[in-house]
Amino acid sequence: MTLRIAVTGWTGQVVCAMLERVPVGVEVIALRRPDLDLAVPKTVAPALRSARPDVIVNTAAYTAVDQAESEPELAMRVNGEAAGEAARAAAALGIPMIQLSTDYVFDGTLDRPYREDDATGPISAYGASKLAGERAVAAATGNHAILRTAWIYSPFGKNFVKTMLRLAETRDEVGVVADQAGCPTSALDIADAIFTVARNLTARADDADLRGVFHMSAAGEAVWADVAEAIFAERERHGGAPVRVRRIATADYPTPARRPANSRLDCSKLALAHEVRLPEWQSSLRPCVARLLEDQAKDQR
Ligand SMILES: NC(=O)C1=CN([C@@H]2O[C@H](COP(=O)(O)OP(=O)(O)OC[C@H]3O[C@@H](n4cnc5c(N)ncnc54)[C@H](OP(=O)(O)O)[C@@H]3O)[C@@H](O)[C@H]2O)C=CC1
Ligand SMILES: Cc1cn([C@H]2C[C@H](O)[C@@H](COP(=O)(O)OP(=O)(O)O[C@H]3O[C@@H](C)C(=O)[C@@H](O)[C@H]3O)O2)c(=O)[nH]c1=O
Repeated sequence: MTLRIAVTGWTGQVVCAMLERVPVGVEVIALRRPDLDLAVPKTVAPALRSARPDVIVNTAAYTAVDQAESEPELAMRVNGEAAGEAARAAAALGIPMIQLSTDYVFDGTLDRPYREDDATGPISAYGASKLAGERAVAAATGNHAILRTAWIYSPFGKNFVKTMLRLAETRDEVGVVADQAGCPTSALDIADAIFTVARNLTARADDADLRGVFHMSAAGEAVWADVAEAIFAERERHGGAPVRVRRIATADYPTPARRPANSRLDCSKLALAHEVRLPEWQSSLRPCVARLLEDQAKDQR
């Protein structure tokens, strides 16, 4: 029987990756504005119901981290309140809900990778709104998996990899922070993992170990400057001119929102419960850079 997954979002990285990776036996129904507008939470339940889903995946979010500092109410409505609406719709339909969340729910002061039960303490409006979303989902239904991931990149939407490739077009040196640690995670790997989690949740409806909060980032760790270096190295391998990374401190790259110094996530709970382990970050980053460069070359032809 086909598993119908209703996903919020349309041009987002994770939703595009899910649409590209749909496995056999799964149908993905992507919902977008104006039918489903997270800024208008009363649109959420009717749009989700009309998709007649077996699972709901809430990937859509207000993700402009810096802009959220000047629009905290909108971020809270989209990421907090509307996530709760989606979870209430899942509860009413008697189906599982998968909620995407973020490393930015932590303050980043811990000196080891964060585990699921470590204290949260967001230091940005975006992080606070995503934490509100987690809480709203958990309050609405026990039948949920909240997947906290980090530093998403992909061939789609906006992300750090695309930004670095764009800067490389006009610069031979880029200053990148070297004191924020985490792990760049491919949206395509996330999509594959979501399908596994969705199948597990529907197949084992009474298994409490599959439910709750899970950390889900790529294996390994890096600082943003390492990621930039890996991107430029791959670009050079494809014939691009060398670009040097100047390793700078966060204080030298002022932004409206504060970001955690430590975004590393311990993903062992997900491996144990769902048998999901994401690949090493370098092995997924390389093909993504190559694909973006090919796309760039096609556009220039
Ligand atoms: N990007 C990252 O680095 C990280 C993201 N996350 C979380 O993972 C999830 C997926 O992120 P990602 O794919 O990168 O997100 P993107 O920023 O790529 O996409 C956001 C999506 O949200 C949709 N959206 C925004 N506002 C609304 C709204 N009011 N109503 C309906 N849809 C809306 C957009 O819709 P449209 O297509 O119509 O524009 C888009 O599809 C999010 O929940 C995010 O918080 C977690 C960790 C890291
Ligand atoms: C463009 C640029 C960024 N940076 C720094 C700023 C910041 O600390 C870091 C990453 O910048 P970005 O603005 O791409 O990343 P940011 O928007 O903070 O990314 C976050 O998005 C949300 C949605 C999440 O949930 C997080 O997991 C995380 O991925 O790199 C530089 O040091 N030099 C540069 O040239």
